[in-house]
Amino acid sequence: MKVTICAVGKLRKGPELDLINDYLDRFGKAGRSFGLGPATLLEVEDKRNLGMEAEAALLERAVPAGSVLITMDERGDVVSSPDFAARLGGWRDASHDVTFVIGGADGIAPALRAKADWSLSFGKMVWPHMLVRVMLAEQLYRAGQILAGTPYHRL
Ligand SMILES: C[S@@+](CC[C@H](N)C(=O)[O-])C[C@H]1O[C@@H](n2cnc3c(N)ncnc32)[C@H](O)[C@@H]1O
Repeated sequence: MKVTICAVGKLRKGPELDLINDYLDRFGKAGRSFGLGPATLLEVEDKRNLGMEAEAALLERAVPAGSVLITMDERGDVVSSPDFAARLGGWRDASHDVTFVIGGADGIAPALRAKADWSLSFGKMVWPHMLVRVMLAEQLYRAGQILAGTPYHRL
């Protein structure tokens, strides 16, 4: 089950990128034996700063065909980590690939939000999009550990 994170903007070298790479790498390695992963980060850049609609077009183009589309959005569903793991496990069992879309400073254009199969919120507060990448990467790793039955999550 391929997991893709499509995000607006290029993250420079630094602690956030290190964390994302570390969690996605661990998610892929740990999940390999039970059908989870690999996870890839795809960054899109609206070089001419044309705004949310132009970003949405780039994001949509980057989403792998046939993948379940999940928008990261503060207006989406708030779920527990075990519930998130169960959803991920369900998609894996149904042989679906999944793509998480993270918007830029203005968010995800409504037209793209309307196309999502699911919308996931990390709470009503708005987080910087670069931090949302880190948090999502950690939750993916955590979900993999929950599905594997390891003590990482301390249920
Ligand atoms: C700075 S936020 C943009 C917020 C903007 N007000 C909006 O309408 O979406 C950039 C991106 O980070 C993600 N994000 C920020 N806070 C979030 C939250 N609480 N839950 C899920 N995703 C969030 C979303 O993908 C959002 O498009």
